[in-house]
Amino acid sequence: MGDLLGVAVLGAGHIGADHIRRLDRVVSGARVAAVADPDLDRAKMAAAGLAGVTVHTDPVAALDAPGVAAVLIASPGPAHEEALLAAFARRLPVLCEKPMVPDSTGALRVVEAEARIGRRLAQIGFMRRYDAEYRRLKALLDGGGLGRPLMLHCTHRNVSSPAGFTSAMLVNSSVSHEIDAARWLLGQELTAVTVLRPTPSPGAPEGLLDPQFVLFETERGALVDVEVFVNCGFGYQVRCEAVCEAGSARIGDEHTMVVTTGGTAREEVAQDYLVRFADAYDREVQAWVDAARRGQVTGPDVWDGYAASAVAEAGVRALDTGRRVAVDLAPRPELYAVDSR
Ligand SMILES: NC(=O)C1=CN([C@@H]2O[C@H](COP(=O)(O)OP(=O)(O)OC[C@H]3O[C@@H](n4cnc5c(N)ncnc54)[C@H](O)[C@@H]3O)[C@@H](O)[C@H]2O)C=CC1
Ligand SMILES: O=C1[C@@H](O)[C@H](O)[C@@H](O)[C@H](O)[C@H]1O
Repeated sequence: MGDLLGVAVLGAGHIGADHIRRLDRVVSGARVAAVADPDLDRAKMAAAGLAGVTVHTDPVAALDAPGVAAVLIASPGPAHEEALLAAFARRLPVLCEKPMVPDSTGALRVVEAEARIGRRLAQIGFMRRYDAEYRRLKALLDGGGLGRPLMLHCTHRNVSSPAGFTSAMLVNSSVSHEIDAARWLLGQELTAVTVLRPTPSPGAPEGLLDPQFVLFETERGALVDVEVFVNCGFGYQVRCEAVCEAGSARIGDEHTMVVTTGGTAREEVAQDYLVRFADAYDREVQAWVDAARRGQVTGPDVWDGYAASAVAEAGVRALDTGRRVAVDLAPRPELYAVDSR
């Protein structure tokens, strides 16, 4: 056990429990050393059967538990800033789920805190960068064979949204993935957002503006559109088509099994992200563990987390006002001059 990276997992809900299973059974080089959740029963349930793990209701206490050398934050977004700053104070490497910090002012405080330390401690959980299809698309665009990307057309559909999901969360939780993916794929910042609101689907909870159509502009004149529909009822579908000067490339269609029987062929559609992006989460967490054991941090950085929050915040204002809203980014600290994109 001594050589394994001891991880404190903060938040034992939907994705936290899945990451605990992943650290225990899929990823090599790590073990779960502590689990924290204000809901003690949930923490205990997620830690059941694991050896040498302590359970806590106080997330900060978990950081000081025996054997903890790294932190995986899987609590709700508003709790991330406190957890990140506590991990930074202890110089612990962190993998923090998206959104890094939902409000851009808090996100900037995290950037400033890490920049003051002068080295990277946090990787942000934008797992699409670890998905095989997204990586192929990125390699194709970087190769330049299709020319300059002009547009990205994106689809992001969930079967249903969890209780308490708000209209703003379609932008700052769900579309935060497309915001990061677009910045990464295009190598450009997003500069303005417009959000259109079609008549809500009868399948959406009362009052939820679902679906939405989000349009981003980029610093070098590309456009990115996203249909986000979190109560579509029929499947988890994430697609992205890049339209370039000399061709187009689309991902997200074939991540499925085709069953042929009785004269018809039927395609199975993933029902949630834990299935669709299972491999990406595995690669993301393995990369984090491997880097932490080498004393490094790689992958999406806190600047990416901040930029996503600033763009999403502009998006929420665009949703509320019906207007185009420009994105206002703070100056990028020297530590993030080497672009993680
Ligand atoms: N990368 C991805 O695809 C996904 C990312 N997420 C992100 O992961 C985070 C958690 O989401 P879910 O697991 O879906 O939520 P959830 O609501 O299922 O679980 C959150 C858990 O955190 C606990 N909690 C609340 N405050 C806490 C605190 N201060 N410290 C520790 N635990 C606390 C809650 O009691 C609950 O058990 C969110 O930021 C969400 O956006 C969630 C799903 C997928
Ligand atoms: O991060 C995620 C959730 O929090 C979000 O609510 C879903 O819309 C995304 O598909 C999923 O990847």
